[in-house]
Amino acid sequence: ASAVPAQQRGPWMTFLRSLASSKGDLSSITAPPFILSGTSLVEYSKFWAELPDAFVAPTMILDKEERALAVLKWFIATLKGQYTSRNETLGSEKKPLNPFLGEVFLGKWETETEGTTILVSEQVSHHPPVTAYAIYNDIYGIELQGYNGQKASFATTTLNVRQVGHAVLYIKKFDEYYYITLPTLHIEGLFYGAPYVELEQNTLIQSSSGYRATIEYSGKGYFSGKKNTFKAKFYAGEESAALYTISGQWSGKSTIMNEHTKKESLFYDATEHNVVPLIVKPLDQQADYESRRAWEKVAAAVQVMDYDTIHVEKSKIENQQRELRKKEKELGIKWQRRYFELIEDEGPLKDLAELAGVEPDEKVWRFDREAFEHSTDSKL
Ligand SMILES: CCC(=O)OC[C@H](C)CC[C@H]1O[C@H]2C[C@H]3[C@@H]4CC=C5C[C@@H](O)CC[C@]5(C)[C@H]4CC[C@]3(C)[C@H]2[C@@H]1C
Repeated sequence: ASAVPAQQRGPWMTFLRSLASSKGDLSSITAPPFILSGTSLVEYSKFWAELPDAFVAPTMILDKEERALAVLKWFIATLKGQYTSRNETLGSEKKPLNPFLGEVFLGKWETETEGTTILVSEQVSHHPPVTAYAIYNDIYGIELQGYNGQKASFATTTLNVRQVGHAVLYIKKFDEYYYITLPTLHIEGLFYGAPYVELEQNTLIQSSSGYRATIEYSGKGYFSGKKNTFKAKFYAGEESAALYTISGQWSGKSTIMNEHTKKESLFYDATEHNVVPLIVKPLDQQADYESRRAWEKVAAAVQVMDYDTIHVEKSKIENQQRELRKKEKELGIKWQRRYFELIEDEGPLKDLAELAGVEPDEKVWRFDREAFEHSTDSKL
């Protein structure tokens, strides 16, 4: 437990023991203060589109095979931000704040070439925690919608996290959908107090155009002994022979092999790609249910490691939420989600999931764009 501050070695060991007996709901575990982040989990939806150029690239490719490859490249490009950005900025993986029901995170990316890309993220469920999000760029006609929750289990000193939910990318110009499953991850380095994410098992990307990709993840000691390793196979329709094989590190370089010509070339280099910062309104212009405003005092206390204030301010928010739930129960009213609704999935999603050989979700969280655009929140 070398990375654990001396005076927190005791609490850290207690924490690891509590992890071992946890029931899988990460949010119910109180972690020692030094591992806390001042960022709420509802913000993590931004990692899907911090590279607006990669996000819109597929819309400009007319050949559907090339376009499907560009979607695979965008997906691979998101992984570094999704799963290693806290290590880069905070020194290790941290425990995000547990979003309250109805917590909203809004932002936009403004870039020269891509124009405006909007992010709407909402905590649509608290028990179990589920975040729904929509990211869209109307100039290029592309929209990502998805939702995710986590199921955790603890084995020796590794925390295993299975993600529940999926993402769907829609490209308007071609009326084309991509169904994307979410990677399974585990947290290593916990014992040393320097946790980091490693991906495992696989992701499936199924396009309505028939193309599909399977990405298999592995960490140190598997394919190449390097961390963050993956091997992707890209297929046309029912074909069993891959057209391309892409392999390497999702946090570094990867190459693509054309299985026909056996020619290999660079596919993507994550170290070459700088993320575009998300523009978020100043706190005084945010509604009180917006994430950074709601958690402002906690985030400030985390910044200066003021553990007492973290506890006091977090408890205020948690008690306020408990009161709300109690009142709703007494009045027999259900919490109204702002920008997402849980609907029976009848659309293309079901067919895509079946095409992908994945059990479609009974109900899916769908972005209510009307509601968002008619709200003052859309003045980003
Ligand atoms: C409660 C256990 C605890 O506090 O242990 C402390 C350690 C920091 C390890 C547990 C936390 O590790 C964090 C990593 C988080 C995931 C990172 C990236 C993503 C991708 C994003 O698209 C969706 C959310 C997801 C899966 C995060 C979910 C929450 C994770 C596992 C945090 C753990 C509580």
